[in-house]
Amino acid sequence: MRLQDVYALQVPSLVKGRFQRVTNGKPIDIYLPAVSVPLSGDDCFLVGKVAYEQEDYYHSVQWLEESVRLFRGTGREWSPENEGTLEDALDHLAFSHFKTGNISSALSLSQELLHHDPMNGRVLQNVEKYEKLLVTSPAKSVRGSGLKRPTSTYLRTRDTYERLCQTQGSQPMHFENPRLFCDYFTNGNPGLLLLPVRREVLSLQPYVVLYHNFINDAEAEDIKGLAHTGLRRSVVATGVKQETAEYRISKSAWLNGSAQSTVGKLDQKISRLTGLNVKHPYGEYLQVVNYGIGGHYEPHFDHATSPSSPVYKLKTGNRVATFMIYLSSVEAGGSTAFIYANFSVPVVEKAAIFWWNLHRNGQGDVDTLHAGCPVLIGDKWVANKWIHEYGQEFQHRCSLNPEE
Ligand SMILES: O=C(O)CCC(=O)C(=O)O
Ligand SMILES: [Fe+2]
Repeated sequence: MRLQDVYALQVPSLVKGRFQRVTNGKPIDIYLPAVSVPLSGDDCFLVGKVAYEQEDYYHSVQWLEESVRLFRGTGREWSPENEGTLEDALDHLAFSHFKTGNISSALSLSQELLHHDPMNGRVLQNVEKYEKLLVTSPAKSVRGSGLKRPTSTYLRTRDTYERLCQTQGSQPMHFENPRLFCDYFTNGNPGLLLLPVRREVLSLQPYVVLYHNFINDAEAEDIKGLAHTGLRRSVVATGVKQETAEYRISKSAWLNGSAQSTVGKLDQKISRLTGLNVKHPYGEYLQVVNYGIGGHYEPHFDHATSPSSPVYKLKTGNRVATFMIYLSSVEAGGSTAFIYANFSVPVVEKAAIFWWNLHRNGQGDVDTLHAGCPVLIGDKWVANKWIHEYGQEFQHRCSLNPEE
């Protein structure tokens, strides 16, 4: 349902195993799978029932409509793998219609259900109730403006977030901002002289850059392998505590490697490239994150926005910068979206993205609000290195100017 909403996917298309969005009245494929796997009436029933149980009738109506249509079409043969039946689907769909104000559909579906189960007292009562309602307030019997999306997951930035996710990478072009550029970058470090890094400046305010081919295949595999047994459901900071949250769905593990290990070598590479001190506790341990289908991280800041945040536990100040490595590719979805800065970065396997979270005066830069879009198809892996304020006194100049 999250994927349906964020990518504006059409349920009837999903049921056919296709990923389509309606643009100018025409369905367009946003991703072409190698094989299209259609969904069964029972598959749709299961999704619809989850929505129904959450009293989310916007989604339950759409999924149960497909379920009823498919169950009707299968000649009512029952398969032992099925959880639901045509009767179940009719029952749940009728009630969902009733709850969304579509009484006439609730009535006709209940009548269809009675046809299969004529002695069902509850449905008989409902039919009576719906008939009465239709007589007493016929105007309310059909839903006026169609189904409305629930606002329970309301985000102030939802529309921008979804637009940036849907484009799966939308960056300003050089002609839109001639100050953006690509180059071979050494950061003046002799260690990078013979093999400079391909740098792509994505944004100047906030400063966001992509370093291509930061990691090689063997290193990426090593990091994923090391993280594997330590992966647990990711948490977020809520006040002083760390808790799981619907707005961050992924698994993560912290890696603390010796200087000789791949983790240690990556630390050195990050240090050479950024010129920053990333040794613990000036840099946090490497956080490896894995997102499955539907996994996401809704708009957030990486830096602490309250003095009680667990970010300060290291006693090395706030998170001045983020260095995030894309350890895998992803088939569809999963871009990193910068909401206020209005651009998104597609997952570029082996590349790393870097940005400053704080202004030079130490205050959080609100323009860094960012998100990990839901993974539509694939398995997304990233690794985060968060760099703190302390330990950088001689590498990153402070300033009282709030503009810097
Ligand atoms: O997965 C992404 O693209 C972003 C992840 C992120 O922002 C985070 O882990 O803090
Ligand atoms: Fe983040």
